[in-house]
Amino acid sequence: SLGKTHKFWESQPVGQFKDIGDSNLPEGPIEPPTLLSEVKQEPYNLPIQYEWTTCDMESDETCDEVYNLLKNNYVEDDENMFRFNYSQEFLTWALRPPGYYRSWHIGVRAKTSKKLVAFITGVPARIRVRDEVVKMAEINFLCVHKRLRSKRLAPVMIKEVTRRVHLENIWQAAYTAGVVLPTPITTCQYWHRSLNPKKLIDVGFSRLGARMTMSRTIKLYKLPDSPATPGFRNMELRDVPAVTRLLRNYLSQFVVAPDFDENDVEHWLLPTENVVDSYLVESPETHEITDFCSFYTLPSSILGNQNHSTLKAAYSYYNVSTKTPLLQLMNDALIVAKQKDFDVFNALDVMHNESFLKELKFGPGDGQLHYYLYNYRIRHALRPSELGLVLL
Ligand SMILES: CCCCCCCCCCCCCC(=O)CSCCNC(=O)CCNC(=O)[C@H](O)C(C)(C)COP(=O)(O)OP(=O)(O)OC[C@H]1O[C@@H](n2cnc3c(N)ncnc32)[C@H](O)[C@@H]1OP(=O)(O)O
Ligand SMILES: CN(C)Cc1n[nH]c2ccc(-c3ccc(F)cc3OCCn3ccnc3)cc12
Repeated sequence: SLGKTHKFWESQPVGQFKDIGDSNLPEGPIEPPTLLSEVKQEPYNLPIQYEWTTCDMESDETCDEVYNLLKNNYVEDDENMFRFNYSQEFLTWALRPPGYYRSWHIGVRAKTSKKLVAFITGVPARIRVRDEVVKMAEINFLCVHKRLRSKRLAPVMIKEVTRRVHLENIWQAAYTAGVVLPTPITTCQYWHRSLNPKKLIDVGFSRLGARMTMSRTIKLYKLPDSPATPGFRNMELRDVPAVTRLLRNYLSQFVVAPDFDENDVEHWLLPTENVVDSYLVESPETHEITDFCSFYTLPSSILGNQNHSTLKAAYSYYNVSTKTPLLQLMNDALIVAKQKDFDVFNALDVMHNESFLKELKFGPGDGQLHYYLYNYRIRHALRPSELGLVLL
């Protein structure tokens, strides 16, 4: 990325590699907002054989088209052994938070076949950067069909979603990627905790440790049948106010974090079958809600394995510990994830996750996840532990 030229990204209001270390540049928006009348009114030009389409995720048919495009063409690991397989219910949850804009669910179709060949999305979010709460778009699910790669379609998709976000008078965005682009605000490592070591070894996700037998490995990762913490239970609708208070207070310590209100908490953190699980600790004595943990469901297709087609993965989401030690809380999360038949529990080294990863037998993943802000400069790159934001 240092020697590389970025013809598109060098034209964008993002931190540029050449500016790293220039502490004269102020923190905050890079470009001022423009007048809405000055925002380009018509969509960007696509190659002649393609057309824009707005994807109504409430339509089963459209949701199914998006699901299949991503299932066959979305993110793979570095060894092309796994590909994310976001479920349809996950996609409708991820794309329809409070205040969402259907116009930000952008597809590209081939004019003749009407086949969906590309996709990009935005959802509105209030993101706090230090003491500024900024209205942003969270950009995600950028996908170009494998047969249409390296034709500079991605920059057109990005410019179009930018244009549609501008039309709603929003001038900043947040996004993550496994690739290095100008310029990460932080770079996180991801870690994996085996729950079903036999399957993980069978499919090549993990390897048997040196001087380890399979039965010894199964024993190493064995977990109790039920959580250890008294008062550990599923989150319910009635808990939204207390969880919102708990989470807002906890996230206030991080440099970048979502500014969740009760509506956001109800959408993003209330348990939704096969999508997101959330638990809290209600003190048996005082009935106070003292701790919270959550994880989302994101399976990966296993590419080219005879015996297994899907890896069932849980991803650590937002966790708050005020009374129960985080180590114990997260061990209870592992226990309930194992009970729900997940094969692996994944976590980034963001927030306070570093404090439990090794002790709970997480192993380091083989890649990194870079965090980015669009049109907002952060003077110095953050440590992952200063980041309180998890993007799906
Ligand atoms: C104020 C509102 C602002 C809203 C907008 C904010 C910004 C939002 C930004 C988007 C955030 C998305 C977040 C997100 O969804 C989570 S990251 C996951 C992205 N998706 C995948 O990896 C799926 C599999 N790959 C593909 O579908 C294609 O390879 C994609 C579509 C990735 C690139 O298609 P392609 O056929 O392989 O490539 P060309 O069309 O020829 O284009 C090459 C140019 O694209 C740049 N590129 C490559 N990967 C990128 C990535 N992941 N982000 C940003 N840029 C990326 C690349 O650096 C180069 O530019 P450069 O020459 O300057 O280096
Ligand atoms: C965040 N969200 C934007 C999706 C996304 N895009 N690009 C990515 C690159 C890495 C991770 C990631 C994040 C946390 C984690 F524990 C493992 C990960 O990837 C493992 C490698 N892999 C890829 C597909 N199947 C397995 C997510 C993403």
